[in-house]
Amino acid sequence: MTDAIDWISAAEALDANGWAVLPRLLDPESCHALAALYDAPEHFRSHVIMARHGFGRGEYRYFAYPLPDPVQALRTALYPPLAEIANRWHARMGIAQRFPAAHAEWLAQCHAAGQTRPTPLLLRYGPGDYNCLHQDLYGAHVFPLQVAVLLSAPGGDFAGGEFILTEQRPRMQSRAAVVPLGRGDAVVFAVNQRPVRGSRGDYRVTMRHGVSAVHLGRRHTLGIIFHDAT
Ligand SMILES: O=C(O)CCC(=O)C(=O)O
Ligand SMILES: [Fe+2]
Repeated sequence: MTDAIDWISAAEALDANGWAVLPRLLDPESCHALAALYDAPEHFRSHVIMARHGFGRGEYRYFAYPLPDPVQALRTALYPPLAEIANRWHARMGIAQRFPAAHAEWLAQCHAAGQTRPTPLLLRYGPGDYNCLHQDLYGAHVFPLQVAVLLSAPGGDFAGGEFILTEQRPRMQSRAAVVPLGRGDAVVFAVNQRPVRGSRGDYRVTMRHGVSAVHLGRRHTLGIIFHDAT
């Protein structure tokens, strides 16, 4: 699942753009099995109807602990290489905090600070549904990178519904990127701020992510956030 990831390219793309695609992280069968969990409420701790909160249109469910095997395995295996990148980013942004090498250790820090509720989630969008630009901050403890895996096939299962990132630069207008994803592809991206190299050293830009309107069909995503929630 994660053994074949080209972390050198991913780190380069993350440093250059604040996001990277991990192609074919999950095979179609795993995508199908994960999306099907959406209808098994015993796996989840809460259910959010996005329109009720002004978050967009569509719905999502936060997994309960213990996480289903593939979600737990991905969260644990993706964390260590991302923690190395996160630590470099913090150094470049002049932030003192560093992340431990193992996810369990980072979660223990979240839990000790009262952030104990699991944040991995499944999202479901139908025609007309979309996800407003947002940041997944759930408390003071924030791991600066997160992952979203597209579980549905663009063109086959759905049309529209593109993953969007915006970058707010100091004293400049924001720029947007559309991330090209196929079924099973993951995008790694900055939760909040990332460093950008300028002529006078690094500065920080602020990222937000969202999803444009789905036109047809049904789109499922798995979101993996590495900090827990208050
Ligand atoms: O559905 C998507 O592609 C975006 C999901 C999302 O906001 C997240 O994983 O944090
Ligand atoms: Fe999100």
